[in-house]
Amino acid sequence: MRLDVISIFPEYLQPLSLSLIGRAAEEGILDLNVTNLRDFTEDKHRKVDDTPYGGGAGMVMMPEPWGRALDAVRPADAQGPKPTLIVPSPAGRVFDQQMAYELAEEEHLVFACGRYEGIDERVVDYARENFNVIPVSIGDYVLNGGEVAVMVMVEAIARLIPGVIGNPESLVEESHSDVLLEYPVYTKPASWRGREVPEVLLGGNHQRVGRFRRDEQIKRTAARRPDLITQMDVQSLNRRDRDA
Ligand SMILES: Nc1ccc2ncsc2c1
Repeated sequence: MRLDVISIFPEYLQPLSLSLIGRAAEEGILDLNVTNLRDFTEDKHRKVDDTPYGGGAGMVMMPEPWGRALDAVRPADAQGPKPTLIVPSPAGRVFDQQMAYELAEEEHLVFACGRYEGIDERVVDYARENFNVIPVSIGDYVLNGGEVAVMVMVEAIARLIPGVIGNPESLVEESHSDVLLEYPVYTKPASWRGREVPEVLLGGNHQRVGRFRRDEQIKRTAARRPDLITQMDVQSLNRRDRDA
């Protein structure tokens, strides 16, 4: 997969060169390119923003640098399938694991990191000529720009690409339990500051361990994320486990 990120703070994306994603890039599994939007300005101040039409506080990102940056990623006369352009935005479709799976299937993802009050809307309209454009939010809170959201999305997407993480088995387990929250985990020592590892995990009975973990998942999800399951689901989940 080719990944392009366009930002006025390319150094913000440096952590992507670390760990699993960095290794995947070194091994050629990922082709990660981070571009500085200011490289597509032509004035000596490398200006990327201006005051908003209609007034209001803050500044808006100018269209022309974005137009040039997007053209550099995919020229207007390029052939072949359109890349997917993700525009991180609080007004976007909320990113979730299903979207991560979908985007992990793409050959070429481009991320346009907005700052200030956002990017001139005509850029999104222009981009639709050469990209499949998806505004995407990572949640309902205030951020200063799209870079942090891109870090979240790139990690969630890249780890699903074959060869990026060492143990693909863990992906299989996640895919079966993506409705329920993860169960609690423990490691040595068995007794720590007066706190014991649940006895069932020490006994080696895999069936009992599996039931314990499932029960913990259901309890946690019901307590912390009731929006993910309904009472009916809990009954069906219990019934399915009993029959397993
Ligand atoms: N403020 C805010 C909230 C969510 C979000 N997702 C991508 S950029 C962004 C910005």
